[in-house]
Amino acid sequence: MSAPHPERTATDDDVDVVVLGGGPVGENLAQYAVEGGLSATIVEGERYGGECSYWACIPSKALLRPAAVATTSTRLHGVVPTDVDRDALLARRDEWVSHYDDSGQYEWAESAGITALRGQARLVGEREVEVEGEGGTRRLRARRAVVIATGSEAVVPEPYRAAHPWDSRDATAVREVPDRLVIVGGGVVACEAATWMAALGSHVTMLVRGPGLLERMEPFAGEVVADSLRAKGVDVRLATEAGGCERRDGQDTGVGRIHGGPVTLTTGDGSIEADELLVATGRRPRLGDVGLDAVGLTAQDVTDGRLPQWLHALGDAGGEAPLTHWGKYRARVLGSRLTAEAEGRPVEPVPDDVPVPQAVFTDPQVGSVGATEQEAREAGRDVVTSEVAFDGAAGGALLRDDVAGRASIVVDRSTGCLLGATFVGPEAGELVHGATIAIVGRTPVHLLRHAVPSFPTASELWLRLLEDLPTRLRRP
Ligand SMILES: Cc1cc2nc3c(=O)[nH]c(=O)nc-3n(C[C@H](O)[C@H](O)[C@H](O)COP(=O)(O)OP(=O)(O)OC[C@H]3O[C@@H](n4cnc5c(N)ncnc54)[C@H](O)[C@@H]3O)c2cc1C
Ligand SMILES: NC(=O)c1ccc[n+]([C@@H]2O[C@H](COP(=O)([O-])OP(=O)(O)OC[C@H]3O[C@@H](n4cnc5c(N)ncnc54)[C@H](O)[C@@H]3O)[C@@H](O)[C@H]2O)c1
Repeated sequence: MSAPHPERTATDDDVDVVVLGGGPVGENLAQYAVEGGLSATIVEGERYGGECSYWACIPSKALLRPAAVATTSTRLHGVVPTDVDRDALLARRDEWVSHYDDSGQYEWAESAGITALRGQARLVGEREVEVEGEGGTRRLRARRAVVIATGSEAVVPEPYRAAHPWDSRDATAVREVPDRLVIVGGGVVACEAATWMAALGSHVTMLVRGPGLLERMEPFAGEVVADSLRAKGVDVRLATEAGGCERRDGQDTGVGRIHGGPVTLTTGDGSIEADELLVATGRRPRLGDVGLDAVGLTAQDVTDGRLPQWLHALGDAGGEAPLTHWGKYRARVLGSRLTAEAEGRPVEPVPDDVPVPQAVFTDPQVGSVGATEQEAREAGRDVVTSEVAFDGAAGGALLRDDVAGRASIVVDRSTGCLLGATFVGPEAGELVHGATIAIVGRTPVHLLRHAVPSFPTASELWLRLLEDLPTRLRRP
């Protein structure tokens, strides 16, 4: 028998899988492990459900949906135009975040057979995790795997830090609506937050350093969203950076509250004063306090995937696409692998090049999957593209009287298979899954022509897209 570890005490726990972080990804991984017959413990330092449930996906979409319905009501003959009710909208958000009470999610984890602990977790050695919780310090030992699923944190660049600006937590948890709001950034958080803050009554100015919004998507996506934000009164300033940022009495007054006196930002065109500043300039994996150094690793090792066989990093912490559904997919794959290994079964193969889908809940929505035309060309693919107006199908045009938007597909010329697709228009997020299935199934476009969309749905855009391709590709 081997000698006991000198630092281990009577409170030690041995478990198959230890998960750091009880966000959607950590919860999913633990659920798959337990369903596969393994024991799993999650350690969560704040709230079960993670950023997604309380400060990101759920509150943002709870705020955006009524705003989208209200806008649609003003652009659809036959209904009485309506507007959002600010207090009712914030109350809806509060309901969707369960008033920031995670007991439902905690109870779900326990009912799923997961051991749910509360506390800060950090690696202290190979397979060893220390938990600082209410009951003191506890040490867990993982027989099979330790999984880091600690999420990500907002990056606030230096010039803005001293001003105590809002980050995405403040924007999703908004309690005091600033009359004048400046948003720095032109990515997904900036575009979605501009949409709901304008709906709540803020006068929004966006300072976007690049030439367009949503820079990782097809350029027409950012163009349509910029036009629509401008039509809502948002001042979208492209190719504009703030050189200076001053604020009187900037302080932490609480999440979602206005953090002090007016903020003044200096740009090449002069200065702008606002009542609040939202910095939405990206996120980085939250790895600072997980004890990587205790096992001789750095954050860069995590990003590069240089981890020992017993250690995994998933979700936003792993550095892949920071999207809930993507992290959960990776969790399902890893959960299946861990259980197969435990049972001595072959590990199920995972297809190469699984494409990442994304829905952006602006007005109109953007749905995309796989490669943009530029990404495909940069990867050396010979591609052919097809692009049509969203109202090119009666089902798309019927959704709203002022339908703006487009749809495009990127097709590999040699195989005839889809590499990517983008839809911008009302409810466009719902159109993406067909493209995802076509890419994963490697279905050539000549076969897609036999997938018949119903009339009159927006899915008939597929007919227009396929008809617009060269005839040669449309034949078997
Ligand atoms: C405003 C906003 C809107 C978004 N909207 C969408 C959307 O509509 N769709 C979408 O797919 N994605 C969206 N995202 C991205 C999405 O929120 C993340 O991809 C998702 O939350 C990642 O899940 P996760 O489990 O990896 O991390 P998280 O949800 O961040 O959970 C990580 C958990 O780990 C805990 N933790 C951290 N360190 C420790 C530690 N040392 N010990 C114990 N616990 C720890 C944290 O408290 C947290 O609960 C949005 C992001 C933002 C900012
Ligand atoms: N609906 C959704 O799926 C959804 C919604 C919100 C967030 N998210 C996820 O959250 C992640 C983070 O979103 P985000 O919008 O914060 O990041 P992002 O990377 O999408 O966009 C960051 C923006 O800030 C700009 N920027 C970066 N550094 C800057 C600087 N120093 N000064 C000025 N501008 C600067 C970039 O040019 C870009 O416009 C996204 O990648 C996305 O995956 C998803």
